[in-house]
Amino acid sequence: MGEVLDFSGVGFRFHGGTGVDDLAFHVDPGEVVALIGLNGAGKTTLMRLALGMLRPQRGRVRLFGEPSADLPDAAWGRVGALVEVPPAYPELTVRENLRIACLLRGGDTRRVEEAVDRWRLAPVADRRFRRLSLGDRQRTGLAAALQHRPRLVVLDEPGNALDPASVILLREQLSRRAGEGAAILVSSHHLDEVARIADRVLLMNRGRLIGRLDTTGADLERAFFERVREDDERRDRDGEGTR
Ligand SMILES: Nc1ncnc2c1ncn2[C@@H]1O[C@H](COP(=O)(O)OP(=O)(O)OP(=O)(O)O)[C@@H](O)[C@H]1O
Repeated sequence: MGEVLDFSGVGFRFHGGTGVDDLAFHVDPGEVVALIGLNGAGKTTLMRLALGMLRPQRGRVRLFGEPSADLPDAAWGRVGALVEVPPAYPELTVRENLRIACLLRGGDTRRVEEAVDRWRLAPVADRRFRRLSLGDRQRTGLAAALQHRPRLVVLDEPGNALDPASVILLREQLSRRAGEGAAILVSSHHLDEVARIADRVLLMNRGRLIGRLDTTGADLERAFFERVREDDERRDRDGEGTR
């Protein structure tokens, strides 16, 4: 099977002029691709385009080899995502929320108890979502995104609000999904963490993908800032003033 997620020439502009341009990349089965960039670089916008939450104004997004606009509902069940806040019913418990998330994606609800254990949610499983700590909410959102064993995983800053033990858990779970053949796209601000989990790291700046970051070097932060600065300087020279 070819690419699970494929962008070619994708552009989207919000009113006011910001947005993303000319995005081209792909994620293959079994691969973890990380997206890094400064605040406002366009990472979340790219993910929303990948998930059909925004429609590209230019170019095309393909999932599982099909244009995303034509993807049948059942195929969306093969996707697991967490972008922005975890979607949940605040008055329902963790367990109830996981069950609903599983059913909505056509998953096997026997997986819910497995997810509760796997994400160490047992102590809060019968607590209402609105009463959870931020980290417990995030782990519930991650469990909901991954429990149905999606073939494509899209996570926007999944390490948000997680304690160090949960960060390790996240890393293990992503490696496991990738090992089982899922294609994984994550955004992050933590360069060291990204270097550990990603097969490829894509750099994003001012709405564009500007290349890959070599994660084998010693000073990742420095390499990152240099690449961003070079891109800024080049674009300012070329008179790309919009962002
Ligand atoms: N709904 C919207 N309407 C107008 N502009 C928007 C909207 N959503 C995002 N933008 C703008 O698009 C640009 C990219 O935002 P985006 O959220 O994709 O960045 P990001 O890389 O995910 O940032 P962060 O690291 O802060 O999460 C920003 O300039 C942002 O202000």
